[in-house]
Amino acid sequence: MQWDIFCKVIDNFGDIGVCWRLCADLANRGHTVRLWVDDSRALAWMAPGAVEGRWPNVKVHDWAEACDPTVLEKLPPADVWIEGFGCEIAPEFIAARAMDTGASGQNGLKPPAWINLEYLSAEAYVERCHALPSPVMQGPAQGWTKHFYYPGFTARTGGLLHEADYLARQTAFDDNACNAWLAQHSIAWQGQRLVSLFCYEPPALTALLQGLVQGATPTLLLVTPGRAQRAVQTALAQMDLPTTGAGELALHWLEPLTQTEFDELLWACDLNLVRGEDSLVRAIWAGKPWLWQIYPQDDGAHADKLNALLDQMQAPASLRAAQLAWNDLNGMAGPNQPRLDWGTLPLVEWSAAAHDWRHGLLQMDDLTSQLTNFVQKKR
Ligand SMILES: Cc1cn([C@H]2C[C@H](O)[C@@H](COP(=O)(O)OP(=O)(O)O[C@H]3O[C@@H](C)[C@H](O)[C@@H](O)[C@H]3O)O2)c(=O)[nH]c1=O
Repeated sequence: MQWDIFCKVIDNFGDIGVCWRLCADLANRGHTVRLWVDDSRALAWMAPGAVEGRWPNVKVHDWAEACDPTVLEKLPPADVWIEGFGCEIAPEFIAARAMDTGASGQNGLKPPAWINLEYLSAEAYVERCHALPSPVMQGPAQGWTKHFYYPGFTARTGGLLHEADYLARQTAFDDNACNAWLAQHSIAWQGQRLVSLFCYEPPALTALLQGLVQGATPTLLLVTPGRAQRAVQTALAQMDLPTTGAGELALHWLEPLTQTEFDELLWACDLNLVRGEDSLVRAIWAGKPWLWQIYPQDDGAHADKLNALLDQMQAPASLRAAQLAWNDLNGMAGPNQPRLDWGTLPLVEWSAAAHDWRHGLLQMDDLTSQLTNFVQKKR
């Protein structure tokens, strides 16, 4: 099928990260994809060559081109439109297709299957709202129907992105491949515990670093560029510690990784500290213990979202306590929560929990397969 995927980059890398991952996965499965995006800068490191057209079956377009009739008239019509995260397709784009399709498709061309791809959540509303129709009430596409598509963690949701070749790649990443990967990224590993850090500015960061410095397990912390590196530098400055080789803690400042390399980072580490939604899913698939910094929302809605995830996962009490502390939600921990010691993290228990949940989630069909079946039924 031919797909048009629309993405507006609001903040951070999650919007483009998920949209690109879907594009690449569809393209690998033999579909043809156009990605319309208003800010493609992150693709330069996430998916080198994407913007230049070096990925088979995917073409990246500037959002403005979707409003340009001279561009649109040359393009074959798509079978599917995906609006990423509530971004609205340009009216010019809709009008051009409505003109080609004609009222009720009398020109022999059907309207596209039109999908609003939503944010990931484990909250109960996701099962209620997944796949609901939303009739288009006005404009040139009046009478067409959009459908909400919610990724999720249960069989009554749209599932999680999980590439067809993921498990094979992960299995091939054995100790030798891991050592080679660390060397290739100039990471001076001396057998320490490896922890990755991709975060915003978690208030508990200082406590974590202090715990790692004082804890009994030597740790090499691999810090992703941008906000995570700045947050660590700020925390270290406040702790008055040297930026490298502090006690049992060593630091490595990572360069931006491609999405493929980001998976490899997560496979290489013994604990992954991730943020946002796409890296959460990648940490889940990596099957290593993880802590998630949820994107904080002004109205506090992220607390319910985090708790729903922990409930869904059946997180053990120690993991729940750490997750609440990492997200500055200690107030929700209740009186009987175990005391958290960042120096002695119970990674064996967290590893078992991560493994069990991953195993269960792998029984579900992946998002791309489910979405493809869904749109085929809607056309
Ligand atoms: C650090 C790093 C990340 N990545 C990728 C992994 C992901 O695809 C992407 C990061 O996206 P996320 O994990 O979702 O985290 P994020 O914090 O960047 O994005 C967030 O932005 C908010 C505005 C949204 O509301 C959140 O839901 C979330 O999507 O970057 C790399 O490819 N290489 C890297 O080196």
